[in-house]
Amino acid sequence: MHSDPGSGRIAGPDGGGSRVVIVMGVSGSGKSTVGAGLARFLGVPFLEGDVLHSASNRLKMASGHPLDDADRRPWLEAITVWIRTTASSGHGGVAACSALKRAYRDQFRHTGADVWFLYLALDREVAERRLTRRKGHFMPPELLDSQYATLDPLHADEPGVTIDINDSESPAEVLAAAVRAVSAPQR
Ligand SMILES: Nc1ncnc2c1ncn2[C@@H]1O[C@H](COP(=O)(O)OP(=O)(O)OP(=O)(O)O)[C@@H](O)[C@H]1O
Ligand SMILES: O=C(O)[C@H](O)[C@@H](O)[C@H](O)[C@H](O)CO
Repeated sequence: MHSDPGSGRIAGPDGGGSRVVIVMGVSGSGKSTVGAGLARFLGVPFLEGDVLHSASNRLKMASGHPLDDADRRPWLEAITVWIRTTASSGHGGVAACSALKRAYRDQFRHTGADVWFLYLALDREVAERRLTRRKGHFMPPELLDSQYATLDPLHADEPGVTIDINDSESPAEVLAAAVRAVSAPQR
């Protein structure tokens, strides 16, 4: 079972090629960077989850207030629709989405699609360093406390892999680890 570069498919355990990879983690973990690179490498569609946030959600975060479940509900629903559509179109896809809580991830899995999580795990100090350097993004580093407080890391019984990225300094290195994880025989 493997996923070929540029093949336009991500093979899951059934070999069907319609696996949807959710690159998850707190703000600054590199979801967008790694997710876009992975999708490009595999030749599958990429969804930047942030584009599906409402203007009011973005404004709320930009003004230093964390989202709550009610704020996230329509956003998660929009991502769920994307997952369903992508899986049913017969090819795989990659989405960058924080997916901080197990309940959110379960919602994605309840679509019945072959959803698989790539969790980018990093310490708060590393995330903060990155967010402080990043320019032109609505998410302020001040929201990291709530991101970590909300985060429920990927459980052993969920489909997917955790990559510890604290010591991987370059995006290319993390992308290579992501490609290896997605390409490995997996549950
Ligand atoms: N492996 C890496 N090493 C160093 N910096 C990185 C790495 N990956 C991403 N970055 C940088 O860290 C910042 C955060 O990355 P990115 O925007 O991809 O994270 P994110 O998880 O999508 O964040 P958000 O959820 O806030 O959108 C960016 O400025 C990016 O260029
Ligand atoms: O669930 C959340 O709190 C949000 O999705 C955040 O994670 C932001 O979208 C993202 O990190 C900023 O880009």
